[in-house]
Amino acid sequence: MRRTRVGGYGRVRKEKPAAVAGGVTSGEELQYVDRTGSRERAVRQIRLVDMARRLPQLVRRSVTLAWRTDRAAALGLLVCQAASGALQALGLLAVSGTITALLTGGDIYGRLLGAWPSVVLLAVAAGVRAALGIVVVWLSSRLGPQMSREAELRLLQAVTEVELTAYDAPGFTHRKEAADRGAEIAQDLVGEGQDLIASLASLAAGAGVLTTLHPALLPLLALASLPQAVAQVGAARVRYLAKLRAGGDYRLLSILRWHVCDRYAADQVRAGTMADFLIGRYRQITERINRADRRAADTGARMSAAGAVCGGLASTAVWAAVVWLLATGGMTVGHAGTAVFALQAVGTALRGLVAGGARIMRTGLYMDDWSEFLVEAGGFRMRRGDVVPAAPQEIRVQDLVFRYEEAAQDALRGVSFTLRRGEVIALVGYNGSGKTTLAKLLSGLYLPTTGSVTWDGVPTGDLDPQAMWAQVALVPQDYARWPLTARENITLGRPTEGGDADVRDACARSGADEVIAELRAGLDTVLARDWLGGQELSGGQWQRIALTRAFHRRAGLLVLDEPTSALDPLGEHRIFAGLRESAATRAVVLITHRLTNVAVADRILVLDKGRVVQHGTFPELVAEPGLFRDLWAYQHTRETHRNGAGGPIVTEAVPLAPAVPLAPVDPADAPAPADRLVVTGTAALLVNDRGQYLLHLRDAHKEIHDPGTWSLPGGAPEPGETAHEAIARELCEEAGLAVPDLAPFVLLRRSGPDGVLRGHIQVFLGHWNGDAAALPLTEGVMLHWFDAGTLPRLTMCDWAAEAVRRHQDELCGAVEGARG
Ligand SMILES: Nc1ncnc2c1ncn2[C@@H]1O[C@H](COP(=O)(O)OP(=O)(O)OP(=O)(O)O)[C@@H](O)[C@H]1O
Repeated sequence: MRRTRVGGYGRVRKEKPAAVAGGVTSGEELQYVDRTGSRERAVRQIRLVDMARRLPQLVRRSVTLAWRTDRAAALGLLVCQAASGALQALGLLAVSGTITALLTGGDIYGRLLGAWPSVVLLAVAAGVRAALGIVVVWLSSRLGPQMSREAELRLLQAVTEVELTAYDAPGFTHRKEAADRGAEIAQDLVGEGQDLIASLASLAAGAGVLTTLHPALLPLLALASLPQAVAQVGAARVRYLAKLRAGGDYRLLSILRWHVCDRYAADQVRAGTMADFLIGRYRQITERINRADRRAADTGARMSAAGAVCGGLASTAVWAAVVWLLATGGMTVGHAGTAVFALQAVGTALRGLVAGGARIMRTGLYMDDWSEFLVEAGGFRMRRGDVVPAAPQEIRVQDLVFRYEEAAQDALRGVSFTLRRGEVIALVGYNGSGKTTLAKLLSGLYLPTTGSVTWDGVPTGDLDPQAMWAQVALVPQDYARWPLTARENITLGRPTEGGDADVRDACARSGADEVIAELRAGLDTVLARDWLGGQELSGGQWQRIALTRAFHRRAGLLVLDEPTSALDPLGEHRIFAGLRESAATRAVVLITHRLTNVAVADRILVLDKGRVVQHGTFPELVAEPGLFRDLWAYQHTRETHRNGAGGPIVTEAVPLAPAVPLAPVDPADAPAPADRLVVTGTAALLVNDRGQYLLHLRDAHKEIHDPGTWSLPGGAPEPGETAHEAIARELCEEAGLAVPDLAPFVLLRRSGPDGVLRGHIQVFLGHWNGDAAALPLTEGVMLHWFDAGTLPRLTMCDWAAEAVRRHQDELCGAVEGARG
């Protein structure tokens, strides 16, 4: 039978197809795998002898935790218990005195007279014990829950101190959950400890009285209680083991419950008609648990019954001994009467001791899980250095190898490169090629298996982790949606000196300012569901908040893992347009599958199966045969691929005739006849005195629209308008740009790799010296002037690059001849 691991928590076990709801069959069954060995340990530990040995330790632990949580309550409880025990002993002695006085010689008046001090003592002891009982309940109900909360807090602290790799390790989650259970039931220790102390006090009192009556009675009684003790411990052990075994199934149930009930999957459960199927799975697991519970209950009951029968027989023997002593004159009638009470008290105390012992033992096993977790943090406590880094000038990766826990192969192999402050580096590659893993190693979230990642020469493992992460601004693929206010969601509990001004500045850079503006209480709004008293955001709005966090943080390393996956084209444009500005004071790592966006990077590393297979600038990689060009071609020739012809679109520039009529043709009609002018887009290229460019696009058919970069579709032409007139009007109306010298410039003929004509883009050229950055952002306007020198970095369409290149060539006079 072959076994395959699934996720971090379960396995798929290959089994005979099992019937599930709706007549569907499945050949695999989810099974939780416990690799911690806690079951075996438990089996070894819950025995009577171990229990007796461990009881003092457990009581001590209970007292210590109580002491740490609430000293006054703990002290009060101890005093009350001690007083209660003493009073119980006193009460028993008073009973003994009363019975002896009543049964021994004299007239009834004399006997009553002799008995009254004991009766008064008995009444006072009982009354004070009852009062103490009330105080004990009050203090216990105050202390117990506090102890659990304290245990939980210590557990939370420990969890934040584990290495991130712990979450990939089988067994860690199990240990954490066992510890969680330990923290939860820590409060039981109070009640159980109380019961144990009370039983011990009763036992001591009764034993004292019994020993004075006859020395043989106490050992006899202890012997008689032994079978029940063994049975009780056995039953507790069976129940604990059953719970432990079912622990994995309970976890599976909670995972399934979450999938069935949580809002995130509610639409898919319905649209996918999955309800019956999922509930069928749930039923399968509950049946497994029920079977195990029934087995445990049956075994426990059998053990208890056997214990009760043996205990009954042994008690009969004890009573027979009392009768025999009475009959043979070994004991007076008065003593025999006292013995009846004492025997009952001691018997109850012994049974209480064993039952309480078994309970505290079981709780102790859970608490062991908790305290072991605290000591070892599930085996993954961070043990790093204490060097406090500044914002890194240079991050160097040398022969880096990284393998996930228990993975069959390395996620990264032989990776070496250097990232410097002020640089943007992009990681590109297929899914699973190692990009995210590499980013986590650069940020010190993971440590190398072999090789090194150093920040200014210091290995990440030698850096103080908290100080290092204070220098990391991370936007992961799945960012957290904290149920906190918008402000806290951005500052993450670390406001800067600039306060809200810094928050608003970061919002403006990410586009979250628009999100905040629509919130009912601005930055003070809680971002959570309605029922949590908050206001919910859309996926893209949340992503803007996640980006704002990174921009707000004064960190030396900015890691953006698919940062704009949920953003609209305008939002995406803003992020990438501002990225270089962010990089001025930081090192930036960008991961994205949208290759148009990686042109903004200084260098691109192309990963494949954990190795860097190519690196270079965007133009270098587009020009060189290899994985990057393949990926680029896939992304940019989807249309052509659909038509069965792969390869990039080829753009050629020819001078544009002055009065080309605007004759847009639906690209769906393409390929067009070679003799027909298929105009799929119009653009205005503006140049200023510093030789910088600004683009305005019209693109009714989205043929030249480049989502995610900086072009947007333009409007429809007015009837009878020429292309020239239409774009001049739009420049004026939409962007407020009056460009009197706007003139036809080039016609870009675009054809597929098969040579088939796909359309033309007409580009008009004009001069304008205003401040484009101050313009209102309108659809179709590129706000930033860009230098021809930075062209390769811009995430522009190939046609736009071609138009600028053409203008550059013209300036140099390189195309003089061709124009002639
Ligand atoms: N927590 C994990 N435990 C074990 N293996 C993992 C874990 N996370 C990732 N891997 C494996 O490591 C390899 C690299 O994964 P990584 O997430 O770095 O890829 P990626 O390039 O970022 O992928 P994507 O483009 O899909 O985000 C993959 O083979 C993946 O299966």
